[in-house]
Amino acid sequence: MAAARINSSIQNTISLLVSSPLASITTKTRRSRLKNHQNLFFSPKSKRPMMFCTCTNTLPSNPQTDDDTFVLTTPLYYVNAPPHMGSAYTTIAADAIARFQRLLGKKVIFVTGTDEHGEKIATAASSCGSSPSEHCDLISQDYKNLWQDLEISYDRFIRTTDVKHEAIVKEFYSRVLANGDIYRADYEGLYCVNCEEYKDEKELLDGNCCPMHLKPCIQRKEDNYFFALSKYQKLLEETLTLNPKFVQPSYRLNEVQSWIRSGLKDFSISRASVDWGIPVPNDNKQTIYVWFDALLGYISALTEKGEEPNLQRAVSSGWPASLHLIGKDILRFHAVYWPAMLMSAGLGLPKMVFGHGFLTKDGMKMGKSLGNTLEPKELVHKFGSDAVRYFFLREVEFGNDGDYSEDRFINIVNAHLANTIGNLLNRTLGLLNKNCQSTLSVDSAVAAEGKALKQTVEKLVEKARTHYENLSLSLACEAVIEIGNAGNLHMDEQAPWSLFKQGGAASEAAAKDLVIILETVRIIAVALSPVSPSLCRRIYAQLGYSDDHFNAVTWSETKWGGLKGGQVMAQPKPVFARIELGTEADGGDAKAVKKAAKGKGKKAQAQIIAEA
Ligand SMILES: Nc1ncnc2c1ncn2[C@@H]1O[C@H](COP(=O)(O)OP(=O)(O)OP(=O)(O)O)[C@@H](O)[C@H]1O
Repeated sequence: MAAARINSSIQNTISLLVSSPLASITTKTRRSRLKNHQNLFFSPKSKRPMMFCTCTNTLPSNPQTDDDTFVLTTPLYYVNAPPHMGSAYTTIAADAIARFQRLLGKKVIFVTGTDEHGEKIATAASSCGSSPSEHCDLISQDYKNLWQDLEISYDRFIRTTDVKHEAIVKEFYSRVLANGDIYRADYEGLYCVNCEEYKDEKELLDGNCCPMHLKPCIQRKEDNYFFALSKYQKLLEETLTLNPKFVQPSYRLNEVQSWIRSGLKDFSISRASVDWGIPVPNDNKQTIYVWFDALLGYISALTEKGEEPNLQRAVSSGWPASLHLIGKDILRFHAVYWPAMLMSAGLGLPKMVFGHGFLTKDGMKMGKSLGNTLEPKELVHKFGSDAVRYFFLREVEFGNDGDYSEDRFINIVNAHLANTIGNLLNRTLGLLNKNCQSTLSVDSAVAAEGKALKQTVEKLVEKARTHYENLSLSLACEAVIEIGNAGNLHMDEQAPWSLFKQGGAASEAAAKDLVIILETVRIIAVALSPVSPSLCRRIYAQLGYSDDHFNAVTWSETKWGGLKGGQVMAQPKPVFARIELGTEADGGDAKAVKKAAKGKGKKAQAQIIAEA
């Protein structure tokens, strides 16, 4: 049926020129003018309009997604090369958000996965002498292994080579076609294989180089199927005006609005020259463009195990997504192409697209194609996942770019995790062990009567919650560390070690101080658990709780009063080992350098250190 539509329209040959200096489209077809039925979708709870749609056949979204379910996605990573710290960064952030939402009691569906079709994959596979599918299996598994090392608690891992994904893509394509938004045309333009995208000459550097990948784009001419993106210009503009929170951070919204205002061009959604892809329904000489295919992974991932894949079922299991977390490099695909595709197919729009900044190396985006990457596996091996997760979420303001430095990494992690939190817990448990047989004398609620620390902690916990809700992950970490600072201050001001020496009432007061400080650390463990889950689990174990107890913790347990009198703490054991330069944690390199420099003159020492 789809082919019949296309063939009949091919007969109405007319030329259409799309205004681009380089890319000219000559349609062999005439699109039947599309009727502009504008259906408004309403949010089930708020009754506010959620989206526009030109498709008369709309699919109902999951009625529960507004309140109870939180669906969030990372990009589906391209398997042209193994993951690097940039891919890990988005996924760590998504994991912290997912864990926070679970603490709030939401049913979370956290989707990640791999994007496995397209020319770049076929080329990468052949350059290692393997078939595309062998290559995809290998790299996809690399991602899964890394997510395990980094304690990523994803619920769905979708591969775009999954059979269920192909079924959903074909069905979606057919819906868009049935809505009159796909036509066939010749296309000529400059193509960046690394972006898998045709480019405008004005976006390119000298020699037609892609600004992201610094490689020349290739002049290409193909007969392709096109998606009528231009038809959605007005609807997209209106949607963004009506719902400015759709694109976050807010400064990225301006960028998206200016792309749209500058005029949207239809884009080609098939490739005649690429075999490694999903065949276009009713035209197996072409495969579906990798982006058109990959974006649908967010929906096909919602198909329940063992269920017959179909769009209706997938959508009713959690669509629309609450949040697409992406890097700013792929904002246009998510904030312009994707909403238009969804409008065309009659599906709800995701509630938010958040485009974070780049981890950079020498000012350039770290990326697989440039090869200037930082190995997350090595970092986890050297410093542990708690430290890696904490550092990147704390150090890089979420939304902005950030550079990595090992010195900074060690300083931050030691100061915050080892000193402010770990040491506070260890010192307090040591005193409790020595003076109170590791047993709490009273309930923490009683111990805090008349003490300022409780209020300080309550205020800071609220702050942390608000920051998590706003996806200000760095500020959330900062608020939690402030709680630790307040606990340390209380310890130093009250000096319980000297009160214990006085005995009597002073000793009782000291025992209460220990309870207060331990309650503070307990609250830190709940509030920091989205960021550094294993560290927080170890803190809970030190406070005498079982693993099951920790697994069932919710955000409501940041409320003061959890620790009860009579509760027995574990034997004090450091929960976070300081990273020392020159220990195994930095591969012993610094130690070796120091040794070599010892006894030498200042100049010779400087030379040895510089060479190292
Ligand atoms: N340097 C980076 N900083 C932050 N996030 C990154 C970085 N590199 C990749 N990402 C994350 O991965 C997504 C892109 O995934 P992709 O698999 O295309 O990786 P890539 O390394 O950017 O690939 P390439 O270098 O080939 O363009 C980004 O949108 C972002 O979520």
